Amino acid sequence: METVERPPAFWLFPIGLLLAVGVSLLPGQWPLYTVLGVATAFLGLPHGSLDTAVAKRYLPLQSPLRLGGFFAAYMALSAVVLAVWWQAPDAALVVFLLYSAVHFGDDVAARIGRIGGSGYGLWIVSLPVVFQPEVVVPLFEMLGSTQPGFIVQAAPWSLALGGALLLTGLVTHSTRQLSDWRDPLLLVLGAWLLHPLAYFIAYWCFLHSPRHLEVASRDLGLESWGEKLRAVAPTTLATYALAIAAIPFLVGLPADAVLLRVIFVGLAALTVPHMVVEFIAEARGAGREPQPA
Ligand SMILES: CC1=C(/C=C/C(C)=C/C=C/C(C)=C/C=O)C(C)(C)CCC1
Ligand SMILES: [Fe+2]
Repeated sequence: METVERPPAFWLFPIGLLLAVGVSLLPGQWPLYTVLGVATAFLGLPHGSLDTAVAKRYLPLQSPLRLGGFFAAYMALSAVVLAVWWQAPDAALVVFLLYSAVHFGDDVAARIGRIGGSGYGLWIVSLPVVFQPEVVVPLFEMLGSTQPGFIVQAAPWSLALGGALLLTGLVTHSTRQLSDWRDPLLLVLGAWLLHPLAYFIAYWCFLHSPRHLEVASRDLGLESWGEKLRAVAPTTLATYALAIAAIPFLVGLPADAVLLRVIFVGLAALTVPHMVVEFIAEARGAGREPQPA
């Protein structure tokens, strides 16, 4: 029998879901919020921190001046997202959910195509809204949304559309792997059983981030854990500093809303330049080969 070597995320994701079941069962909201903060900082965020190394590989950033220019452009794009969120939080949240879906679709697009990938992404962001609207609405409100009902109404449609596109991608691509249909099914189970934030931790920290770290590290030729750590540490630490610097701007809000805003509005701001870097890397040949999953 042929033995297929599975990448770490294949096993990490079901483990993450089991851990998330445990976290969901803890009493009160703070244990869950604390795990969200810690998991985001140590497991989720670092995959974006490879952007510096990816950009250095695909862009001419040898001189310190050019590298400084890269960081300035990265931060400027993030600042635009923050400004839009400040002025129009409802629109910003809807757009964030949509580009997150596109970004999550990159996890699978090399195997099941762009269309299938977008369906996969829509599936991921719609599931918790459809299964647990009464939990998700207060979370959206803490992020500044004043009309979360609109997203709740749209979610069954985006879930159906996502499911149809995902299925099309799966049936039309023989490069699909076990995990490409197993994970969407596990996500249904997760969205049904878990608190939406625990669901997010399981997906983001145990599937999306390890997968991206693995694919990008391979592309960058980072083999040992030491090399990977050295590549992500400076940017990760700088991002912690930015997250802490954001807190004084949020005084007056309840502590849970501060934490959620720092995490999700921060992610919204960082994901835009992160997607631009990925787009440039892809256009220059990174990650075209279907990867095992
Ligand atoms: C806010 C929120 C959600 C959406 C989170 C999103 C969309 C996160 C995107 C993260 C990204 C793009 C990370 C990049 O690597 C859920 C889970 C639907 C429900 C709970 C509240
Ligand atoms: Fe990402």
